[in-house]
Amino acid sequence: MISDSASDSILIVDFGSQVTQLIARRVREAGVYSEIAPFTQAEAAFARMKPRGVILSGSPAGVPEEGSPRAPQMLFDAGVPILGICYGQQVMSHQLGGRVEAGRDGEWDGEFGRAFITITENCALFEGLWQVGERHQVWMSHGDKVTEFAPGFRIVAVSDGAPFAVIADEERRFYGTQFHPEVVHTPDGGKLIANFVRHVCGCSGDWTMAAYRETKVREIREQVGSGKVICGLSGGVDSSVAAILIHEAIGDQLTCVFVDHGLLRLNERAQVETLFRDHYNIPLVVVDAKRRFIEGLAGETDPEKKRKFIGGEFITVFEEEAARLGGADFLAQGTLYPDVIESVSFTGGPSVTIKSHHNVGGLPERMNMKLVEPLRELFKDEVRELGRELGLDDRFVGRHPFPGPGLAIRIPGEVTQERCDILRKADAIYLEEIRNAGLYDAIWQAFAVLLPVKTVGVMGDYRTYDSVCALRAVTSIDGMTADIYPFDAGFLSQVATRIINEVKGINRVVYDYTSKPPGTIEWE
Ligand SMILES: Nc1ncnc2c1ncn2[C@@H]1O[C@H](COP(=O)(O)OP(=O)(O)OP(=O)(O)O)[C@@H](O)[C@H]1O
Ligand SMILES: O=c1[nH]c(=O)c2[nH+]cn([C@@H]3O[C@H](COP(=O)(O)O)[C@@H](O)[C@H]3O)c2[nH]1
Ligand SMILES: NC(=O)CC[C@H](N)C(=O)O
Ligand SMILES: [Mg+2]
Repeated sequence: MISDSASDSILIVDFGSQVTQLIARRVREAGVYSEIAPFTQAEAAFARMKPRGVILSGSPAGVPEEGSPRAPQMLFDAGVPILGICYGQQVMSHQLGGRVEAGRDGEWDGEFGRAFITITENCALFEGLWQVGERHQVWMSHGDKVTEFAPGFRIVAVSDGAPFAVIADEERRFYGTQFHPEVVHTPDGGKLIANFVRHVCGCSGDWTMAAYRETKVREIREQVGSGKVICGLSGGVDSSVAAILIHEAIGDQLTCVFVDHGLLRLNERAQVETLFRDHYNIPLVVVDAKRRFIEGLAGETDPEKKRKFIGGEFITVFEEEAARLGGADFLAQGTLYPDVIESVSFTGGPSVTIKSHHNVGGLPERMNMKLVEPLRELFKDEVRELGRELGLDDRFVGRHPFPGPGLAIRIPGEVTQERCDILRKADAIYLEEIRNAGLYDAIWQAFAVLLPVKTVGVMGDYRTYDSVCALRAVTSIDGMTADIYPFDAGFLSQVATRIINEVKGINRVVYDYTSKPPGTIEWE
């Protein structure tokens, strides 16, 4: 039973999944406070927090691999409910006496992406949500699977690739899902997690975005004191929300700096300048750094090296501007959680680096200024909600994200002035067509990519030998998982025709049909 001294909170044990923070946010959405602890520190965190329940995350590791992470055994004896997700389910099964096997070539290679489960029995996790016999869409990402469950458990849902899609031990209130309920491509996943934290664990909870705003304003004041702050402003949603939040906290101790690195989209600099200057009373400095970025990228083809160079160069520019303004103690950025998790391991935890986002993993170690990153735990749509809470104009809040390294990571291979100019034109045509078709708001992010591949074509009876352009459009809620946008063929062929006719240097257009995972949204 729940002890009286338990706090209204949930402990999330991180085994290094890319989506552990999504678990935290689903718990937040259920109005409940949670903390994430790497598995190595979970025992201490449990003792400190006295949570009402525990969630075990996924992991890039495999239970059958030697030296792979384990949950502190005491968690299974603590008397609180446990939900194991993917690796969490596998490790719990293994530690409690079940069996987990790695994928075997040919026999079964795992399930990645959309899958369907069938509910075979009732359990507390499904209450008011799923009934026996129903089929539900879920998101899977596993190569290993449980092949024998531990004593006390029974199977309550199955899928084609994972006969143990959901297992339950109602007596101990232990549950395991092979799929990821925390990602949006499991449509009922949020409700399932809410069921676990509210119904199974008994948490009530009262977390809101207005409370978050107040807490952050107070924290920014405490951190900055009377210091000076410069904020990297891109005109994107994240840095605009960060700037306004910081301005609310410290007023004219803040100056914003917009860097034109020559990797921006068509007319972007002018748009950002006008939109921001017309709307806000915050000083804005625009830096023309086109030459140094293009020159510095010359000859580089490795995606991580390109990203690291851009991250470093951004900081150099910020430091120079800070000096010009008479010094600054803090650099503010609109860094979000997805930037953090793909770049580094959470709190020194066990996740792997997928790519170095320029504002996190790309940062040089020698930086003079301290970082102010009030959005570091949030996801994109939470930032949009906070933006609305702060009264931000819809034209900022609804913009598609644009990555800091800009066109450089949409030109696989070497970035040159000429290739940037070609891509800018193709991208502008694609987005113009999307807007004209009224599809902009239905798509999470859309852009063109210029491939380092030339193909043969025929135009006006002449042979052409030019570059391939790939079009990408995805739907997503938070950028952590994404699905392709299903344009109709007529739309795509219209865009292809326009690009090939209007952009010199491109003679072939293809559409990218890859979801995330297994792909990422950007190509580098
Ligand atoms: N051109 C730029 N000039 C100054 N700072 C930038 C620039 N591009 C990116 N940054 C900084 O890097 C951070 C991360 O970039 P990111 O693209 O993730 O966020 P954003 O541009 O604010 O929002 P969005 O994701 O909607 O594009 C920004 O919040 C901003 O602080
Ligand atoms: O500011 C940024 N700096 C970066 O280095 C960076 N890399 C990717 N992105 C954006 O993050 C989201 C997820 O992208 P990926 O699936 O490619 O990792 C998508 O919205 C990407 O556009 C970046 N944003
Ligand atoms: N997403 C996960 O937790 C994956 C767990 C494990 N690495 C597997 O492939 O099955
Ligand atoms: Mg951006």
